Amino acid sequence: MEKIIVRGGRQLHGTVKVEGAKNAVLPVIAASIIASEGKSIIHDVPALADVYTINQVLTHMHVDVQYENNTVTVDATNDLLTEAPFEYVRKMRASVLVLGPLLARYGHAKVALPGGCAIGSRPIDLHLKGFEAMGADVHVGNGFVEVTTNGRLKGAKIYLDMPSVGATENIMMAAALASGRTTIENAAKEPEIVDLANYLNKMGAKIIGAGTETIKVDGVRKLRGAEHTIIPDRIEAGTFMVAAAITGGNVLIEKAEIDHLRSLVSKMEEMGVRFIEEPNGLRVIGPKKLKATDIKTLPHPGFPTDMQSQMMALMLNATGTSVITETVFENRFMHVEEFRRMNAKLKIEGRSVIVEGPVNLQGAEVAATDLRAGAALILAGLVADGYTRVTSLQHIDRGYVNITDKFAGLGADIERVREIPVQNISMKRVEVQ
Ligand SMILES: CC(=O)N[C@H]1[C@@H](OP(=O)(O)OP(=O)(O)OC[C@H]2O[C@@H](n3ccc(=O)[nH]c3=O)[C@H](O)[C@@H]2O)O[C@H](CO)[C@@H](O)[C@@H]1O
Ligand SMILES: C=C(OP(=O)(O)O)C(=O)O
Repeated sequence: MEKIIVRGGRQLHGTVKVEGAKNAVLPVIAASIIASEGKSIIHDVPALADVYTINQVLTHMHVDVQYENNTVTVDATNDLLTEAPFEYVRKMRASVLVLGPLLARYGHAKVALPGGCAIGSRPIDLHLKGFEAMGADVHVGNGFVEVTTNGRLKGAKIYLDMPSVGATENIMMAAALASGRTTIENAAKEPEIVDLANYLNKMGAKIIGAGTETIKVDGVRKLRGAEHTIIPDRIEAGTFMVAAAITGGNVLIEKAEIDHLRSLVSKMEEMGVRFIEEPNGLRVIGPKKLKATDIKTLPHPGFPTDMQSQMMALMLNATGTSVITETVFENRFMHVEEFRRMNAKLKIEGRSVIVEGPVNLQGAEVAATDLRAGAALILAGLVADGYTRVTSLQHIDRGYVNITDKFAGLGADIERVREIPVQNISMKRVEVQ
């Protein structure tokens, strides 16, 4: 079994570079299959497990995908298969993002239903309502969702009950080839939505308003491949911001995009952390003593749910009572039990967690319950007494490239090891005797 072992007590110093954003690259690679002409060349693609999964989904559909030196080249001009089986969707929910592009280009798409996951039930009803509003038939059965349309989709006015990131992306992609105008109201405003719209527009789409709550898409007949560079990962940047702060260190986070990080920066400033904007990134200086604060996760530009568990680690080291309220996902507190194993004082009250700090965190064996929880446990390990052993690394590998090396480069005492299971060790002893 692989583990990340951290020994707490080192201040972090130096420079770390942020990768391209996972949550931007997945929809962009999915969107590349709309192009019936030309190749797409996508730069700054991080070497993440999720990127390999989306590339496998495309390869399964007969798309020609090449991945070398952080660049993905996609040629989708073949006749494509319009199905994505459970094998892929099970590994990564974002596989559902091929629905919109396939429906738009072929009038058909069939994808395994994603089901729930550790952070919540995560339905896709809003994606499907959007497709239906554009004239598609939706059929759910035998663990699959199948969407079909006779001829082109028709532009429609679509109001999202909540600003879902995935639904906004899927509908925007489907609308790109629909006849007439589609208006998405109460659309998600995340920077990753803007990145996807920019890429689609380079492909020949006509999208305005991405990044605001109303997106207008005027459908075109055809899209062609385009060259695009993925935006920096604001959640990876945020994770290193917390690492600098929690250890009282001084770290330059190269390529961190301050405009994408306002809510996090403002909360960390309240806690006493200092930020300096530099030409190539953001410098983060941790204080001697952190102050408690409260956060409530919300759709962008509110506080990102993907930074909630890392902030919990920071609050455990702050003086006073902090309150975290999670409004985006109904079950994103699985890491609370793991933090408790490290001596954390945490109380769950409905959708809030009350954090009493500062505590003397103690190293323990803990499991990453999702990718951000895994990162948060490493952050706690950076300041805990003794050794913290983090398991279930497959979650962390979905969203972080070389996290161990990056922390080690900043001076952390951390390594990734493959441990021989206990039963194998005792069998070996028996053999020797
Ligand atoms: C690959 C990717 O980009 N993942 C991000 C994306 O996930 P994802 O796109 O899945 O998140 P959504 O914005 O769609 O989900 C937000 C909330 O809406 C609910 N919902 C969503 C769709 C739907 O049809 N019906 C419905 O009820 C979800 O259950 C959740 O409670 O945005 C989340 C919220 O910022 C982030 O945490 C994820 O990291
Ligand atoms: C929840 C996340 O991702 P996904 O939607 O891919 O599960 C995340 O990036 O924190």
